[in-house]
Amino acid sequence: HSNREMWFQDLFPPNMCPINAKTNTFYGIMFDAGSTGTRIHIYTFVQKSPEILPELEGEIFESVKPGLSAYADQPEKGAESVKRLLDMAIDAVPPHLWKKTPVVLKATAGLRLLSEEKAQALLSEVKEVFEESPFLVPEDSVSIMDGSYEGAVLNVMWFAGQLSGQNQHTTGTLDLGGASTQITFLPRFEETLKESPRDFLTSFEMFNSTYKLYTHSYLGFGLKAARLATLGALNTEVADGQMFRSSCLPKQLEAEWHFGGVKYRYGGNKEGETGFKPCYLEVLKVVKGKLHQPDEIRGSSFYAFSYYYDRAADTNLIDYEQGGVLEVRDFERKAKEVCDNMERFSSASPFLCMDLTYITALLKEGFGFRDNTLLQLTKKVNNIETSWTLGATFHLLQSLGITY
Ligand SMILES: O=c1ccn([C@@H]2O[C@H](COP(=O)(O)OP(=O)(O)O)[C@@H](O)[C@H]2O)c(=O)[nH]1
Ligand SMILES: [Ca+2]
Repeated sequence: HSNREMWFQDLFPPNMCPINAKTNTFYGIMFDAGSTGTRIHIYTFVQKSPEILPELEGEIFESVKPGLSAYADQPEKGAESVKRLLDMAIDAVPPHLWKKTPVVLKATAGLRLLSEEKAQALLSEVKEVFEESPFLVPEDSVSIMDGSYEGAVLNVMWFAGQLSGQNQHTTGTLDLGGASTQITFLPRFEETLKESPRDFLTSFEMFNSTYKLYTHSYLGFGLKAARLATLGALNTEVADGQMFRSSCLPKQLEAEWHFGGVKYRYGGNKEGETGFKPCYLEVLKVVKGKLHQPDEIRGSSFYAFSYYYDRAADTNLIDYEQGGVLEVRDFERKAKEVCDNMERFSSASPFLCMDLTYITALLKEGFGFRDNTLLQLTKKVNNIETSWTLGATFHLLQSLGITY
């Protein structure tokens, strides 16, 4: 049996299991419409009796690239990519449960960056696909997720893992997506609650408890949005054939890149400087003074997900399967190594130097972490793939009364 179900069991010890209780099996379908891809999670839960919480029994996962926002001008094609994924659920969920299985899509930063009109066109095409499916389509089944919800769910997932005996010292989570980045933690000091902007604090109900969280999503500070910002191409009208250059890219490079339905031409500083120092100065302009720095996190340690994990694994700072623990300065060391030997690393993404330098600047100058702040890079907490989608699905099933 998978260890996955242990997650809920650890939290809520099974008690008083009625002898004749009927086991209730149910499904939830959650789409994560991220800025770089769309993913379907088909979760199976089993609930043995009304007194105990449902256990996660299994998950089917599939993903497609690019994300919905790449179809800004062809919403039907965007919806088609969702339909292809939804067809998997037809095979995965037993027909007699179709009508009881909710399907929901939550879009993150990519759609937040589009115009209201284009985003709505995409969402309504997707909604049509859902309505033509045999599944339960709740109200608000297709929406743009509130950034603070995204951070909160992810943190509560971690918190659930911590309660059952893991790493007691890690207080929060950092997520670095393509278009936005989130920081979330449980404040320990009254100071933090007093000094934080109001909309950075939220109470979050889950598992019948209320958690007070510090959480914020910075739109435009995801790794890919930061590339554009560094190049000076974010939120600007791109003229035909316009070239964006950076000291963070290999000198001779000239290439094209598509993001959010727009084509960008970019390249290295042919004549000018390249390397870590000039690159750091460029990247610094993107982050310096732009983020709120709560004092208490300077010495804390954080779980870090998504592109923090990917770039650390790409450069062998951590094992790709196992993850690992790093200090902030490890990212800086690696950034220097890559940026000051750009030709040697040219086989990997041409953005490797820029990405590592951005991560370094975001952590140090953005959030104000110390050189020795610990980051726990991980994909799984208590053997559960950490994604906001599981917490959100669980929440959904409870609110629909599908659990007992
Ligand atoms: O199921 C998933 C979905 C996303 N990611 C991470 O999130 C990054 C991309 O972020 P996303 O497209 O979700 O951008 P966002 O909309 O969150 O800014 C990927 O490269 C992964 O590192 C992941 O690890 N697992
Ligand atoms: Ca994401």
